Amino acid sequence: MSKKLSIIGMPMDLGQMRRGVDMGPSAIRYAGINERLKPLFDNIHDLGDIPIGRPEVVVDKESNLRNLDLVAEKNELLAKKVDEAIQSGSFPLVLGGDHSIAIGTLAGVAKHYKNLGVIWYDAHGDLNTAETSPSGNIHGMPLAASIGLGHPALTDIGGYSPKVKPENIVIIGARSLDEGERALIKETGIKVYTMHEIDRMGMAKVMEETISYFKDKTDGVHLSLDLDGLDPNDAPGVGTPVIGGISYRESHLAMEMLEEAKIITSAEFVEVNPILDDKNKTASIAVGLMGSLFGEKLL
Ligand SMILES: NC(=[NH2+])NCCC[C@H](N)C(=O)O
Ligand SMILES: [Mn+2]
Ligand SMILES: [Mn+2]
Repeated sequence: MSKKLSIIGMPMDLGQMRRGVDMGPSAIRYAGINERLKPLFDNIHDLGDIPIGRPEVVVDKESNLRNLDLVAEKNELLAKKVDEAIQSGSFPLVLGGDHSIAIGTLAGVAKHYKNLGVIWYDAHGDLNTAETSPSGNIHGMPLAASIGLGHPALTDIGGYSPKVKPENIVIIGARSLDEGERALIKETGIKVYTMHEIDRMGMAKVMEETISYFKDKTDGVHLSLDLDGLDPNDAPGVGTPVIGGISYRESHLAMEMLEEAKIITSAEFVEVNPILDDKNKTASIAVGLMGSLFGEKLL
């Protein structure tokens, strides 16, 4: 079977308040994604960007969710594109955009799997709902929405809900969780490797466990990689940095182990904000990590 990649840009910043993350897809392309991944696929198709435009920012009065209707509408478009890419036999790689775009990515992906696994590589849990969110920002809610919790405009994207079962989710790199998120993790049994476990066990063991956790129970695994999962010293170009994160090296090791295990069936790289970055460093790191994820070898 030929190895095909579809790149889909999602230049949306409506899930949070810091402007600039809408330029993430451009920054990642500028960092050389095509050249870097070219040797690793038979065919790369860059499908361009989902049209977002320059919509007015609005807070939904009833639910206190920032840009609810727009986030929902644009994510429907993304879901459709991702769905089509998979149907055409391609591996879908989505470039964000803030993390609210995962709602659309997962809506497009999950209909193709009975038991989709999700790796949420992130400093945050993104498990808030309108009730628990301290900010009203939808980029703090996509994982909750994907297990069917939150506003129906978010949970029902793609016309079905839920997309993922809590027991098929592994969060890696968590170090900033809101109270409601902590309660939800305890309640649902979502597996979490916080920075504590990464420090204690080492990334190699964390990934070994993650891979064997997924091995028999999932028929596909989506990687949702928020660049703020990495330490802000390595990846400064993100809107909600949290100190004490996963290192550059640990992240490459994680990607290499996922590649060896051949379990990843779709991926997205989100929250790259070139305005806050240092000479496009974060976008370059994202591209390097993709290289490792897709099988780049030194020797
Ligand atoms: N994808 C992200 N960077 N999410 C940050 C979320 C921050 C905070 N927990 C909130 O809900 O507002
Ligand atoms: Mn995050
Ligand atoms: Mn996130």
